[in-house]
Formats: sequence, C-alpha cells, structure tokens
Amino acid sequence: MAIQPITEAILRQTIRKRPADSHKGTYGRVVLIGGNARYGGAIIMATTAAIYAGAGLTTTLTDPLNITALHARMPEAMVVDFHDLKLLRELTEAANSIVIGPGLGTDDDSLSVLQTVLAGVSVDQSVTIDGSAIDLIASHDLSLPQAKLIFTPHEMEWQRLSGLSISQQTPANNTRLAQQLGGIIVLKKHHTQVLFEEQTFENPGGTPAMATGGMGDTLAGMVGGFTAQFANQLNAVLSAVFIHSQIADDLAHNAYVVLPTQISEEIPWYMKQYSLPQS
Ligand SMILES: NC(=O)C1=CN([C@@H]2O[C@H](COP(=O)(O)OP(=O)(O)OC[C@H]3O[C@@H](n4cnc5c(N)ncnc54)[C@H](O)[C@@H]3O)[C@@H](O)[C@H]2O)[C@@H](O)CC1
Ligand SMILES: Nc1ncnc2c1ncn2[C@@H]1O[C@H](COP(=O)(O)OP(=O)(O)O)[C@@H](O)[C@H]1O
Ligand SMILES: [Mg+2]
Repeated sequence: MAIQPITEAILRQTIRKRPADSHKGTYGRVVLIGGNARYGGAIIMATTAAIYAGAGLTTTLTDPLNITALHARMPEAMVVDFHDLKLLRELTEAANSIVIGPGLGTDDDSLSVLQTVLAGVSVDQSVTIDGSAIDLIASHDLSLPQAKLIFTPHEMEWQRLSGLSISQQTPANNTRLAQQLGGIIVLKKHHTQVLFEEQTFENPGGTPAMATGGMGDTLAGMVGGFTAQFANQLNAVLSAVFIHSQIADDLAHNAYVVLPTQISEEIPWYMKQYSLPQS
C-alpha cells in the first residue's frame, strides 16, 4: 500500500473542542516511567510534554534523585519513586495511558521496573514504549503484553528491536517487521513514518533544528497525553507526530536550533487552532 502523508484533516478530526461539562477525569490518567540517576532530564521532558498536551492527570515514576527537579519544573505532576514496585504496579493499573522508557536506563533496576509494568497492563490501556524500554525488550527478548502498544524507536532502536540494520530499513521490510511485532510503530527520523497494520503514514514536516537530546522524550510524552484523551489511538499518534515537528518547523524559521522544552510550551496553542471550526 502507498505511503500516505499525515494531513491536517486528521488533526482536525482528532483534536476537538472540549465539552463544557467535563473535568480532569475526562482527559485521561497518564503514568510516565523513566529517568534513572543519569537521565533525569528525559523523564522531566516527557512529563512536561504530556501535561502541555492536555493529559487530565499525570503521575511520574522515576529515580528519587529527580523528584525535586521535576516538582520544581512541573508542579502539575504527581511524582513517585519507581523502586516501589508495588506502588508502580498499582499506579500503572489505574492509568489509561502509560509511557515507559525515556531515560529509564538498561541496568537491573530498570529491567525490574519494565517487567513490573509489562506484567500489569491490560488490553484497554495504551502503552508507549520508548528509549531504554525498547532496548531492554530487544536485548532480553521480553514478551509483550496484550495492550494498545505504541513503539517509538529511532532508527538505531528500530535496528535493535526489529533486527533490520538501518540500510535494510526499507518500506517493505519495515512493514513486515512492524506487523510481526504488532501495535503502532513510530519510526523516528527525518520524515518519521508511522506504521500500523498494512498502512504507513509519513510525516511531511521536521527539521535538523530538532536534533537535540530530549526531542524524542518530548514526543513520547505527547503521545501519552494524546492517547489518553483521544479514543482513536492511531489518529492520536499521528496528531502528536505532526504537531511535534510542525512546532519545530515554525520555530526554526528564526532559530538555528529548537529545544524540546520550547516545543512543549507551544503545544496548547497549536491544539487550539486545530479544535476551532474552519472558516
Ligand atoms: N537529558 C536526558 O536525560 C536525555 C536522556 N536520553 C535517554 O538516553 C537513553 C539512550 O537514548 P539514546 O537515543 O541517546 O541512545 P542510543 O544509543 O539508543 O542511540 C543514539 C545513537 O543512535 C544513532 N542513530 C542512528 N540513527 C538515528 C536516528 N534516526 N535518531 C537518533 N539517533 C540515531 C546516533 O548515532 C546516536 O548516537 C534513552 O533512555 C533516552 O530517553 C536521551 O533522550 C538524551 C537526553
Ligand atoms: N533531521 C531531522 N529531521 C526531522 N526530525 C528530526 C531530525 N533530527 C531529529 N528529529 C526528530 O527528533 C526526535 C529525536 O528522537 P530521539 O532520537 O528519540 O531523541 P531523544 O531520545 O534524545 O529524546 C524524533 O522525533 C526525530 O524525528
Ligand atoms: Mg529517544
């Protein structure tokens, strides 16, 4: 099947005016898990993006070293030590949308956290698997749960997960491996592709001004926020991918580099535009 562009029509269908008679419970409970002692910034950026993307309630499970920093930046988030596996399991089970992996790391503690999360998720939950969580699944050949799975690998992570070297990552090979894996695959690169069943979508936007650590962590948080709010999971993912790079392209008109946290701050303004009736 031909590769389809992600269009603004998909965003207008997805990001709708909020009903007046609604509350934070209406817009989803997102749980984000990641940020070890070395990569605290990754989970702070993912959490920031989920909140700016409109998640109703956001809880982050991370290394205790990151708790003060995260609270200082985003008091909207609830924050818990991810070493408490009992609480991790309880909070994960109560979420609509789970994001695991930004800055999680790949040591034994990170593996226990990931295994606890994967063991506790159910079919109705959206689970976004990013960064270190992709690497751990690939290196330990972990079995995947029945859930609405979304993988967000860059090309190197896709190589580890699929076994396809970057030069072998052709549309036909990617589709075959994506179908074997199941779920939605966001293959991040210049002109990111989103693969779902037999369909492949391509993001028309994106700029090398985005090549800064934390840009993918920000996308993962946006995907968490959008999948928690918007029922059609594929459209939620496509909308997150599109807006993420659209903001960057707009900022890059006048800036040589765009920071991930700058993207997050712009998300609500862009969502508003897509929610308005077309004149
Ligand atoms: N501030 C922070 O705490 C940050 C933490 N990070 C976390 O660090 C962990 C390791 O992730 P990394 O991605 O750095 O490490 P990886 O070792 O998985 O991949 C990075 C390398 O892959 C190669 N590569 C090839 N094609 C690529 C593509 N299309 N896009 C990106 N890289 C490509 C690049 O040479 C790059 O050095 C993740 O958990 C991630 O979330 C990163 O997000 C960076 C920022
Ligand atoms: N040259 C580029 N063109 C378009 N998008 C880019 C470019 N460089 C990076 N990006 C985007 O930035 C993000 C990088 O993701 P990732 O490598 O996971 O970052 P990190 O793990 O550091 O947060 C992806 O969404 C990718 O599409
Ligand atoms: Mg990444």
